[in-house]
Amino acid sequence: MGPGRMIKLIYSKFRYSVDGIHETWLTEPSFRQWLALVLLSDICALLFLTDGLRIMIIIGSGFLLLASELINTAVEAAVDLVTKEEHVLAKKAKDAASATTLLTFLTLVSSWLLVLFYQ
Ligand SMILES: Nc1ncnc2c1ncn2[C@@H]1O[C@H](COP(=O)(O)OP(=O)(O)OP(=O)(O)O)[C@@H](O)[C@H]1O
Repeated sequence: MGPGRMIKLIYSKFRYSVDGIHETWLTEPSFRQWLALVLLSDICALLFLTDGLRIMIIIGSGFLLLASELINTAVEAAVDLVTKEEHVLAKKAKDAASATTLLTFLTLVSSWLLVLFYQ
C-alpha cells in the first residue's frame, strides 16, 4: 500500500471516529455527563498534581471511562437495531456493556485514591 493510500485510510478512520464521538455527544446525555466529570478530573489533575506519571494515570483513566461509554452506546444501538422486543440476550448484552462503564468509573475513582494517598 502506497503512502497516499495509507494517509487516506488513516484520515477516513479518524473521520469515522470523530463522527462516532459527535453523534454520541448529541444523542447520549450520559456521555455528556461523563465527559464533564472527566474534564473536571483532568483539570484537577493538571492543577493539583505535580508528578507527570500520576497525571497520566488520571488522564488515562478518564479516557478509558469515555471509551467504555462509547462502547456502551455502540452495543445499545446494535441491540436496538436487532430487536426492540424484550429478550434475555438483549438484556445480557446491554447489562454487560453498562458494566464496562461502572468498572472504568471505579478505575478512575481508585486511581484518584491511589494517586492521593499512596506514596
Ligand atoms: N430489548 C431488551 N430486552 C431485555 N432487556 C432490555 C432490553 N433493552 C433494555 N433492556 C434492559 O434495560 C436496561 C437499560 O436499557 P436502555 O437501552 O434503556 O439503556 P439506557 O437506559 O440508555 O442505558 P445507559 O444509561 O447505560 O445509556 C438494560 O441494561 C437492560 O437491562
